[in-house]
Amino acid sequence: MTAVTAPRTLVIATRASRLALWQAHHVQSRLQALYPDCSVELLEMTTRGDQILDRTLSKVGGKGLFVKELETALLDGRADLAVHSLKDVPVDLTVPFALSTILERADPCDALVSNTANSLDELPPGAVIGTSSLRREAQLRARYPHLEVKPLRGNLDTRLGKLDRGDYAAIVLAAAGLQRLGLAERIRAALPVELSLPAAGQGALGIEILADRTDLRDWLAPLACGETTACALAERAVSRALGGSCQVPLAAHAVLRDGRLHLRALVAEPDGSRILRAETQGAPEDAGTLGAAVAQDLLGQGADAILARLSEPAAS
Ligand SMILES: NCc1[nH]cc(CCC(=O)O)c1CC(=O)O
Repeated sequence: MTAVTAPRTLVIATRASRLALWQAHHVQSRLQALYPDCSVELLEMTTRGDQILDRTLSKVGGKGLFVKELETALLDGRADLAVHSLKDVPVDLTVPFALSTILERADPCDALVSNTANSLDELPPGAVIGTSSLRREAQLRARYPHLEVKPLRGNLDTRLGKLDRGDYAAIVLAAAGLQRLGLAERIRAALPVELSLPAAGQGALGIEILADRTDLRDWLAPLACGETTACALAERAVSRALGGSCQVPLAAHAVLRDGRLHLRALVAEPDGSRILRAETQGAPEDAGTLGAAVAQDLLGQGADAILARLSEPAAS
């Protein structure tokens, strides 16, 4: 067996938000523990995505922006790897970039945060719920038509601030982000996947490198989680087949149970008036095929019409 020789330094590109920094530090400490003789450093970058985030979730850039600007650091050699929330990594990532490593998933669920209610069922008619995603909005509207769902933008601290100053009765966020920032005590209820099916890759971290860095692939391999990788590949295959972006009410969530991969996905009308659902199960080795099959099932039910309407320019 040939031992992997440690490089002298490894540089991790990261956004400068609290969540991104937590995630980068997490990968940094895992790498540092594996390779004590290597100096693992962070390169903090302010991305255009961050600047746009508080104003509007730009149609022009969307979430790809978070990833794109870290990629410039990979291209010009300032960084070796970039750490991302897997949920934010575009499914059409291609050469010269590669998603080399998917780490163990934390809590994949959405969570309810409120200063007045311990569950969505407690909220009175007309109560305002804040969420940043069409996926959550559509599922909430379908189950709770008497609640009012309004957009909520900004990083985690900004969103919590808007709740605390009374703009919303409750907000829905990814549990994983809150837990990573030590804010788990703010979670009033975990929303079961039957109520709010998570986004593809939610709760997992992904590492992006230049595709030709085979040296790095070997180095990063011990960080990979086989189970999460299989689940995420299936989930991302659904998004890929349906042209998923953050502007689309699309959910895909897989779990491994007794060695079988169980995959569920949905496409919804943003107003919650229609939710198309599909699920399948199979061997984890067939993750990509299972994802494609679920996407086909959704297309057969009419998902293409919903998605086509969403990609039309907005009326106003
Ligand atoms: N959309 C932004 C984003 N990207 C990743 C997370 C949370 C952490 C994760 O899903 O891994 C969040 C916040 C949220 O959706 O509430």
